[in-house]
Amino acid sequence: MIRVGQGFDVHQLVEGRPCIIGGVTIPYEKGLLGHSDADVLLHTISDAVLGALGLGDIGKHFPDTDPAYKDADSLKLLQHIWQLVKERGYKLGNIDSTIIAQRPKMAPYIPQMVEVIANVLEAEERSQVNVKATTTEQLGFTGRGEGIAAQSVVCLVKVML
Ligand SMILES: Nc1ccn([C@@H]2O[C@H](COP(=O)(O)O)[C@@H](O)[C@H]2O)c(=O)n1
Ligand SMILES: C[C@@]1(CO)OP(=O)(O)OP(=O)(O)OC[C@H]1O
Repeated sequence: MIRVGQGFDVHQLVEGRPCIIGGVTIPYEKGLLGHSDADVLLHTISDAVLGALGLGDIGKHFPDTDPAYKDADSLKLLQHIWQLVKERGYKLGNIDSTIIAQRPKMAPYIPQMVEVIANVLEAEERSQVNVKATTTEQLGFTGRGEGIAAQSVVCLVKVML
């Protein structure tokens, strides 16, 4: 049995914040604003996984009104969500994500992101985790560099015992 889920998220780019995407800190003049570390890519993966399980979304599990999650490490939030997957007897089929950003250039950091995500989601092969990036050709809020968006689709597979 398989379950699929998708996630979409946006965070504003501001000065004075680190730019953490896919668990990787990217050197850039601005960073993402949020209650947590605002890791837009990991948030979409979290939402996709929760969606696949029919468990709502990241804000339901880690409310942005709870001081416990102020500047929270999104990798830890995803680790917690992955436990829910394992408890329900699922493993990763594959995940495909897209980061939508005019800048910074993501390509040099994507292999590191894949490594981080593959470790948390306990991927058996690197090809189960795919991360892409695209600009919006300078159009819209991403094109103007006001924010970064991301989206992810995940497939979970029931473990056969
Ligand atoms: N922030 C980004 C955006 C894009 N890339 C890479 O550049 C390629 C071309 O982007 P287009 O928007 O013109 O399609 C894209 O395929 C990515 O490989 C990137 O590294 N960082
Ligand atoms: C991750 C959480 C944690 O409080 O905060 P934010 O960084 O604001 O991120 P968002 O994508 O709005 O999801 C909501 C929250 O769960």
